[in-house]
Amino acid sequence: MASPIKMASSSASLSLHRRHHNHHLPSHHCLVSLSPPSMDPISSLPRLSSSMPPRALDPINSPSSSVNSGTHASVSFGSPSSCNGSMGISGVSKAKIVRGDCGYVLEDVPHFSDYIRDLPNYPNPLQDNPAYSVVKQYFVDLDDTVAQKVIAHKNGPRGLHFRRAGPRQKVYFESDDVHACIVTCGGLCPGLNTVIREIVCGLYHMYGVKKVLGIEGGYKGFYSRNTVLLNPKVVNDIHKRGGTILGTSRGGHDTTKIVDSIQDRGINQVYIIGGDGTQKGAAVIFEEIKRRGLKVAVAGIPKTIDNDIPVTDRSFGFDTAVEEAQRAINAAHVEAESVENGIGVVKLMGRYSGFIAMHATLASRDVDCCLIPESPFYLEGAGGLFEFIEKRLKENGHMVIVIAEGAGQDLFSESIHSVDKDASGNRLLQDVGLWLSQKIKEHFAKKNKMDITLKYIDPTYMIRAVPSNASDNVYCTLLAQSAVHGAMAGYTGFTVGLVNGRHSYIPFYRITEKQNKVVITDRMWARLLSSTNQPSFLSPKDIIEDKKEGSSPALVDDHDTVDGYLVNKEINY
Ligand SMILES: Nc1ncnc2c1ncn2[C@@H]1O[C@H](COP(=O)(O)OP(=O)(O)OP(=O)(O)O)[C@@H](O)[C@H]1O
Ligand SMILES: O=P(O)(O)OC[C@H]1O[C@](O)(CO)[C@@H](O)[C@@H]1O
Ligand SMILES: [Mg+2]
Repeated sequence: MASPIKMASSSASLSLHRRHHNHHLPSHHCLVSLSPPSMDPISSLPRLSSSMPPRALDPINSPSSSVNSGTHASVSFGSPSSCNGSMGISGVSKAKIVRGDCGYVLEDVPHFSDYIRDLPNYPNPLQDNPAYSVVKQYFVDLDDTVAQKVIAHKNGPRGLHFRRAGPRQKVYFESDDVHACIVTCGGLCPGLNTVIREIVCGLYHMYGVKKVLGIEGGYKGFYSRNTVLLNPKVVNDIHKRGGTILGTSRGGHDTTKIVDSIQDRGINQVYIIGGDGTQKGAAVIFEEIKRRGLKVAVAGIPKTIDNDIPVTDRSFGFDTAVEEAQRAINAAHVEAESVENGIGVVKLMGRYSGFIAMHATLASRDVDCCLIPESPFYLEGAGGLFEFIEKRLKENGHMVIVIAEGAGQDLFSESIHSVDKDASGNRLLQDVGLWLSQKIKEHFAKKNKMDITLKYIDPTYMIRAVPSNASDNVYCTLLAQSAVHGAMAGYTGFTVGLVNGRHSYIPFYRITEKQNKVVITDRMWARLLSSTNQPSFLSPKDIIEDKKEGSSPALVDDHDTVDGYLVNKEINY
């Protein structure tokens, strides 16, 4: 493979160019087009001066305005509690809400035309591309939106929607003017290289963009590392490798330095691949870019093997991780069934959510008990884990337990509770798999009831350091292409994601406001319980009381309210 070409960064020489790139406009030009004139959609921006009357929204320059045009649509910039900077951002944009008939709500994503006036647009070069020109209705209609909830009731409101992803007839960049960059942040995930590859190839082959820069080593790489020139040759076979060719890191998000670097280098499209923390970082970068009035598109591609990104159907890499986990579970099963009273314990990733453990368990059918962060469990006494182990060993002579890394953290005594954090501020967890294995051994030794043989398998990093499987590769390709289409069309401050099987542009706040969790009163967990036949560790009384108090988000359905009606934010299967 051709080796990447390194380009040393020089802040001194670069800073001379600042403000001459990016179509940077003087501040009095960086005003918002408003409709009606009295609205102030983006609170952090100055109001229009009296000498500059507000421009009416026009369907080309302001694609968002066209939604439901002709019906009773209204565009407003609401202020859902969710967007008020759980991330501590000052001057955060308000949500861009479009309302239509019968309870239709669109949570739109920002567009350059929201804060830069009179931007020229161009015909999409894809219309001359032989691969696409034959496709009927290849371009996405500006009115296309994707429903968040597909289960509908006869008299229910139409509900919440997101803008449909895909190529638009008009783009806001000329190919030669695009200078894109890609960065990967946070932990590893299968498919990172595929997303990088497909952004590069998408920009090159679909839009004729030739300048794509790789930022090395995560966010801090913007201001402290070299960059890598990326082209289709350099990225040709990277999807066959695990990890990220760009490297990654935690911590080091210095917004000012990052945006200075973007501005200094003349970058006008920023593709940011990473988990919830990364997307919060991307949201802050977008805010700063908008504050400076730069024509720089910020597109997020959410990544996490934990699958805890809300709204979206699943995150890339999850499928691969679940598949890879089967190897560890198989090994645990083989070990356990080869001896008398054999127990195999497998720890899988999942800091706050048990999706990997739940799906790996359901896929395997060799697992007797699955323990996840959302479902509290206890060891001793009637209905406890030890009692269940004893029963299963008597029945089957062996058993397999899968435990997610975030499960049972409440069971550690205060003295061994870790207060350590990683560079991004994520709490470092105790090794619950090791702890549980020790407790099981102690229990059976103490009671002298049974001679057990326990094998503990910890494939933690093995399930995320592998290359992505075929299905994740396809998914990564579509996510990358959606991001490229969105940025070229002038959208910014968005993440891409699959919503009910349709690729969509989702505002950052929607996916960073909370993490998705397994809802243990939902059908999927019930399916698991009926598959493993394990105890739920909860009494019906617990569930009723918890629902009353609303104390455990994992016990109640994950609903949000828009206009007084509930919007389901749970993963739909
Ligand atoms: N609230 C925030 N505001 C700005 N930047 C943030 C924020 N949270 C995290 N970041 C930055 O995002 C990057 C990645 O964050 P983090 O280490 O939490 O990983 P992540 O993206 O959540 O991925 P993973 O799923 O692997 O944890 C880091 O460089 C971190 O500094
Ligand atoms: O050891 P690292 O690299 O900090 O990453 C571990 C974390 O990454 C995750 O996989 C999230 O992506 C968590 O499940 C896990 O706790
Ligand atoms: Mg995270």
